[in-house]
Amino acid sequence: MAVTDFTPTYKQPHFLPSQLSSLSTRLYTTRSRALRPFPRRNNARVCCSVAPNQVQVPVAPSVGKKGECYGVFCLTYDLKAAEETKSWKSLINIAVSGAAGMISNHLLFKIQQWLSSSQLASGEVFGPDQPIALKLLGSERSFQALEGVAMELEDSLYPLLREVSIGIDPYDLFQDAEWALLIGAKPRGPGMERAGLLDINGQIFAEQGKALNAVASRNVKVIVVGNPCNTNALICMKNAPNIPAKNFHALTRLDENRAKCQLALKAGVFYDKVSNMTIWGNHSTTQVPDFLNARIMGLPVKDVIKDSKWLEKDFTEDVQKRGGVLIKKWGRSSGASTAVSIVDAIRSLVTPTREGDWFSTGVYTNGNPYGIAEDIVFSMPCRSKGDGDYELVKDVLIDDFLHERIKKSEAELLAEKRCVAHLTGEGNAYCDLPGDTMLPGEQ
Ligand SMILES: NC(=O)c1ccc[n+]([C@@H]2O[C@H](COP(=O)([O-])OP(=O)(O)OC[C@H]3O[C@@H](n4cnc5c(N)ncnc54)[C@H](O)[C@@H]3O)[C@@H](O)[C@H]2O)c1
Repeated sequence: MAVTDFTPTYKQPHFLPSQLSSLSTRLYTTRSRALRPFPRRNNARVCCSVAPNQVQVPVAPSVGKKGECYGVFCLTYDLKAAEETKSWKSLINIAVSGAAGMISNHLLFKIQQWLSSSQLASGEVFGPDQPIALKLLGSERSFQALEGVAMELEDSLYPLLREVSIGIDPYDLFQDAEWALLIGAKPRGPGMERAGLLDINGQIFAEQGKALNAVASRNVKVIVVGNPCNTNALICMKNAPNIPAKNFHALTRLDENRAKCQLALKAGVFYDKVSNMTIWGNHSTTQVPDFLNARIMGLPVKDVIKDSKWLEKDFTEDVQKRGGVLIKKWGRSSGASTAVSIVDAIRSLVTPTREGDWFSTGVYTNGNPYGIAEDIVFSMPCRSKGDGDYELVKDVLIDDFLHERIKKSEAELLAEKRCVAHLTGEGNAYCDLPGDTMLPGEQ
């Protein structure tokens, strides 16, 4: 049958597929009151809703700003008969904020490539029958650029990407999200105090926390990237009381990757020989790259790099300030490596951590075994069974040097927390930030 025998059917906005476990002729309810068949796998064709031989040319719907499906992703797919009995996994809804920004511009394409390549390689991670929906949240100013992003996704023909919605309302875009990658934030403008940045971005994350609380999956995993990401993650979490606090992460994986690279360089080995790398604390220049517990070729770092002065000073500062140096060279901040580190962070949660190893992520401190103040989001060493959850690593060493550094980062985060009390429901804010530390990446 010729392709032109079929007319594409555009889905309504807010289409809410919940399961794709059996591709029979199931119907799904949408919030926009229509019943529609779920978009289905079809090698080349879209669903037949008009009489055969009636030729209609698909016309992309005009796109509003309320989280609507975009272009080719609005098509309703049909199955070839042979595929009707095939079993599929549930569609995964991935919400991405700041989707028209630089990091997202790398990330959105990396996620698809990662899914495709991992299925080719081993069928691991989400697997070969795992359809993906992307819900792209932008700001009013970036909406047109968001359409451009959606167009590029269309043109990339990713086989597992089944839905793309774009919009500017988190209550629409976070609907049923199982992953929320919160990247969008305002940059720190010239002359802006760190307290000002905390407030302006904190408001964004308070609103997005409320939206997640109202409409996302109850088990959504949230990775906060937008800076200051630890405190933004805390604000987001406090505004989403119905979602487990454990599900909120602040991205410190880029810092971990940077630290591994510096140790590898110094030791003269490839970076895959570096393991057990912890970044403790805040994603700021008070962060603590831990060379006490890290390993190179399975050995303690200090057995391989016998230069304590380098470890304590150069290594630590190089990692802390890597982002700023990169801006000076590149003229912009680290979009690509941040995107890679976001994929690394997701992968660490959905694949079992290698025996004896761990990864760093900023998580809620309640119940931590290291004596770190409770009720903040602090980067710590974690392991995962690959189920999206994690546990804190207990058997780590903490010496005086490490303890002192950890306390400095802790003090900074406690001060940031006081500074955003009005956004976490803890009364009046009081800002006494200990010095104006830079975020990695700021000049
Ligand atoms: N945690 C980390 O390791 C790490 C690393 C690098 C950058 N960052 C941070 O990530 C953030 C984004 O960086 P980028 O380079 O992509 O910036 P960018 O300026 O290129 O993109 C940010 C995008 O977010 C959008 N945005 C602003 N407010 C929004 C809102 N309320 N809702 C949705 N979207 C909104 C903007 O319109 C813009 O398109 C920054 O805060 C940056 O400091 C974090």
